[in-house]
Amino acid sequence: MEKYLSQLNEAQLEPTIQIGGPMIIIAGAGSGKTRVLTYRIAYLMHKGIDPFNILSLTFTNKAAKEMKERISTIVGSSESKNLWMGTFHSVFAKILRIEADKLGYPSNFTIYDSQDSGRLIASIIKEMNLDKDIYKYKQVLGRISSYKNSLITVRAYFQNPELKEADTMARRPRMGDIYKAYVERCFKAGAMDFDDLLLKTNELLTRFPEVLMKYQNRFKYILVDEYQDTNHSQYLIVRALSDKFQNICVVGDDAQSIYAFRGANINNILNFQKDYDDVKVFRLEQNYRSTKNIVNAANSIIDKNQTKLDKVVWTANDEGAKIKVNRSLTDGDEGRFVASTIFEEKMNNQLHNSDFAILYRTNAQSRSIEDALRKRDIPYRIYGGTSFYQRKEIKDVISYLRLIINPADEEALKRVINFPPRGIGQTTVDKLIVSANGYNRTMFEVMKNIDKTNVKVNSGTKKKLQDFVTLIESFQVLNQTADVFELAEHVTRTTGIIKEFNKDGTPEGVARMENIEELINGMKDFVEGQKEIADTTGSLAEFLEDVALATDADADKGDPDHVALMTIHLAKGLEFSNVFIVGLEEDLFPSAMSGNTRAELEEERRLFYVAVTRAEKQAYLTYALSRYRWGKLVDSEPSRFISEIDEQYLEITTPKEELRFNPMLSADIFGDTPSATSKKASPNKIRFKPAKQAVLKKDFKSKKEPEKFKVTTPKNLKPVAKTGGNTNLFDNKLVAGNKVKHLRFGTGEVLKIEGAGADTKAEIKFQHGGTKKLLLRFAKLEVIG
Ligand SMILES: Nc1ncnc2c1ncn2[C@@H]1O[C@H](COP(=O)(O)OP(=O)(O)OP(=O)(O)O)[C@@H](O)[C@H]1O
Ligand SMILES: [Mg+2]
Repeated sequence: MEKYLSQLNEAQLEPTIQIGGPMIIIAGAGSGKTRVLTYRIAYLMHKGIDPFNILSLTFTNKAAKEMKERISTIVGSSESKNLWMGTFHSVFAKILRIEADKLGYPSNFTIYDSQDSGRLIASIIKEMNLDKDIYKYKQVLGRISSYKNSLITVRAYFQNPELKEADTMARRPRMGDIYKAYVERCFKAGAMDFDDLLLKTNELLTRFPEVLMKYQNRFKYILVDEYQDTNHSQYLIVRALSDKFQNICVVGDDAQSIYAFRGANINNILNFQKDYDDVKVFRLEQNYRSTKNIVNAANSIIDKNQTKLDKVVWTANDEGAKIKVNRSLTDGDEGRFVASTIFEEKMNNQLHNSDFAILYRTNAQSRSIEDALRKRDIPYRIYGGTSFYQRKEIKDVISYLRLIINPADEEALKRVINFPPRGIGQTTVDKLIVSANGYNRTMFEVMKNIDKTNVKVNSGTKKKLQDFVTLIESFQVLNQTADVFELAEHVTRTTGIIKEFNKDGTPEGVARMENIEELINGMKDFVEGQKEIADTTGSLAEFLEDVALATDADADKGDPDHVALMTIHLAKGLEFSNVFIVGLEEDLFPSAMSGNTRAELEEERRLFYVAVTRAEKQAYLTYALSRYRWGKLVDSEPSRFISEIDEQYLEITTPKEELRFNPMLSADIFGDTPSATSKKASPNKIRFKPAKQAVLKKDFKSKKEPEKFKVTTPKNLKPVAKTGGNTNLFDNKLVAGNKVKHLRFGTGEVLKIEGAGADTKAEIKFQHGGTKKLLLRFAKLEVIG
């Protein structure tokens, strides 16, 4: 037996060496699914299967790269270069370039990122004279994206009156027209957006049977990681390509399906056995990643979900440390706790920065963490967020490069036609757009043939337009001989971009210059790297493709010893020794957006499961009692997810009763009665103070007085709340006799005020809920009289 196979356990070995036929591996986090895929590819190659015939689809390009590297250490790099590996988008972009002419596209089509798509849609909304407050371009884009992912083309849209009706009900009767204009404009610009890469692949495979056959024969073996997060469009592609040989191996974990909001369909994994004949199902149960504590805690989380496949996950690893739960007063304190813990852990246990990851629900949460890390001089990197390639100066440079390859690219053209400023105003640009639409030509063509068109501009402007055309054409000539690095250097110099950012000498200008420098250095690396891993030349076209499809988790530059910051969504599939999961607060995680259905709450819970299972040795859960959100300090409740974890796996440094999740206090999301809820959700499992349990149970029965259900948070711990634009109660402006409104207790009258400063308390008689003494610093009070 090959030596590398001994690095698998028996359950893993079986699917690894199962060569033909459809198979699915459903298994929990950290059980070696990705490892099996990797080793399986190596094994197939050892068995003489040509790497040209193997297609492997991963969640990020980084994952594909790591797999490829691992495989090349087993089978040798010259062979592994020929594997087709990458994300759905990157693999099918390649195929679309080869087959572009069939769909009427040039093979050098541009890939519009969501910023380009958004700008184009905003422009169309404006050109159509629609109200931009009703037709919000982001929402319109989201809608178009969901049509595309459900394979609803423009024609299908207009054939289906229900769609039009739905959009009319949503006060956007012109949706279909925008969709149509958007598709036409992309087509004319030789551009595909992200969703097109899947939609057009589907179109290619359905409309051209000979093309389908070609790729069916080519990809005799197909492997898909993270199959639980495929959307309908991706599902159909995999289905079509694997139909002939049915050598398809998918791996996934239904408990980690977290992309429903982007159209991922968990049924793809649940129905796999129905889609193919004689499907072999494999399960892996042993987790190699995490300690017993983490594995068990994670199991206790996912246990709360009703919709799930039954799975066992256990580990032979050490018991490990308990999960630490930490409460902070503010998000700033939370950041400081994280930073100082990292600092101390590094000192005490000789750890590296790269042993730590900080995961959050939303990108906006990174700010307070970053501040704290900077103060401690802890190097960190943010994955995702505004990615490097989305920065203004980088997009400007890239737009020039895109124009060289595809002068029809309207969004790139609009971006740089007057940047750096060359005296071509918006009015001129608008005239070019109108004319281009009228002639059904590209803006570049109109500029090039300006004398033959109806565009009325003065001779000075005309010259400027012609100079711009000449500039781009001169770059095109250079592109025939120079590599991407040389070309970019030339472009940034001759266009004056460098000078433009340099001229004000502001720190911001300098930072932009440095970014451009980093971009150009990155090109040098790209040219070298491309030769090593992929046997290609590192042309401009290849570079642009890489940039367009860089997924947020791919960025991996600079000093590798850094703390990683990212959203939980991005962390899927990754692992870190120590993981902080921050912002565990109601309405943040679970997100406020998930409050409507059980399905949405269950998706949040899966997300929490993903987060916890990233940790190998130590997990931290942190929450703050108040947090700046949308520029306002709002108070927050600990997330129900904390109290859902079995207490024996936690080390809580917090007043435990604070952690109880009381569904009566949150919106009753399922319309369940309290007693019904208590059967399955947390109230019944209030574990932290058994003594109080009896009381609580009783309270839950008395539905009529929900106020009493409040498990009062220790008063001195409730956060500062400034609800309702309240006057600052620290100033003690409240006096006896004031009428106040409390978010939970309703209206009441202040009986007396005692104490001073931060310790000021008010005794308030509430209409319902009796008399209470509240620390003003933390009470949610609004003065109403
Ligand atoms: N048989 C094994 N022996 C030793 N280590 C293993 C074994 N199987 C897997 N591992 C290690 O366990 C960790 C988790 O494996 P892997 O990432 O493949 O799991 P996964 O099921 O893909 O997890 P996820 O669901 O999070 O994507 C990795 O570090 C991997 O190298
Ligand atoms: Mg994996």
